[in-house]
Amino acid sequence: MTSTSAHREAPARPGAQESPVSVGRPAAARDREIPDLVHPVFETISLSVSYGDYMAVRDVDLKIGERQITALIGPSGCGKSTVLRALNRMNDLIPGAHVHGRVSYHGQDLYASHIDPIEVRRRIGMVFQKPNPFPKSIYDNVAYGPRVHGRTAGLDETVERALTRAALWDEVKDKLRQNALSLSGGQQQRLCIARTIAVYPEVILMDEPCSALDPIATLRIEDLMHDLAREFTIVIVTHNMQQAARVSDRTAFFTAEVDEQGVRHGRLVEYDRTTTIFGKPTDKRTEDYITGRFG
Ligand SMILES: Nc1ncnc2c1ncn2[C@@H]1O[C@H](COP(=O)(O)OP(=O)(O)OP(=O)(O)O)[C@@H](O)[C@H]1O
Repeated sequence: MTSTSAHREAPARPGAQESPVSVGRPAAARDREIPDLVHPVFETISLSVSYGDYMAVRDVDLKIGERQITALIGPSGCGKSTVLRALNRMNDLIPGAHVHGRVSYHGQDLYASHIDPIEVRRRIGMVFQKPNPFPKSIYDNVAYGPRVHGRTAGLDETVERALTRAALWDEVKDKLRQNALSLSGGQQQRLCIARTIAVYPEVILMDEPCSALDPIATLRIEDLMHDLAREFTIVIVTHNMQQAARVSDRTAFFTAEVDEQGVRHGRLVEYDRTTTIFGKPTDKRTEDYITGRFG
């Protein structure tokens, strides 16, 4: 745990269950009401993803709730990013990648032949590990998506709204024509979030969005995630268990299992409310992982 994350730990509440690991979360997140998954945004049924002959992840059944933050955690190579990319058809862009089973989005098969993957990626945006602004102005970065989609009416308002939602407007409003690469790493990542928001997505997928950032910039992104979850469904891949515990409502723990041929395949081990996964997991493998005995 970083010193900053320790700094943010909420004081223990009387009667609160002791977690096997110290996983402080802001009180607001702890107290958040987490509705049941009656009408999930995503439902994967027996989702498996292969790269050529290699089955990277197998038989994942997962429901993701609307306007909830869902964290995917687990040791390196267990298929977290692969599953994340299956949720907006990003794996389509990887030669040899193949998705098996079903991924439904609001009950609709995301991989049906009539579904346009470009529209899928507009509605289900993605933020990557390394901030990747275009070498263009701050304004043009945010305006890029709306322009591509032909939504140029009210562009200034769209850019301002997206930068405001990404908690960056006050820092950049006087230098919108400046090159985005002049921003700090944390600002660049918030700009990438603004770029994603600018095309009015419903879901934001985040693949280790803070791993290239310092602790202060990380906390800003985590706070931002809490704000964004009022409006968007968020799925985050993170290596940082304290981060998963701080930001997410539900957590899916994956691991890699070795088959008879000695090949490793990712599997979903346990999925539940984050407080349960970190406080009272049912599977020994989850407990071993979150207590640091494995992985
Ligand atoms: N483009 C690809 N081509 C071939 N194999 C891949 C590709 N991407 C991932 N893999 C393999 O699929 C498996 C799962 O990878 P993935 O990146 O999804 O795991 P992860 O849990 O996100 O790992 P990490 O935490 O290290 O990022 C790994 O064995 C990886 O080597």
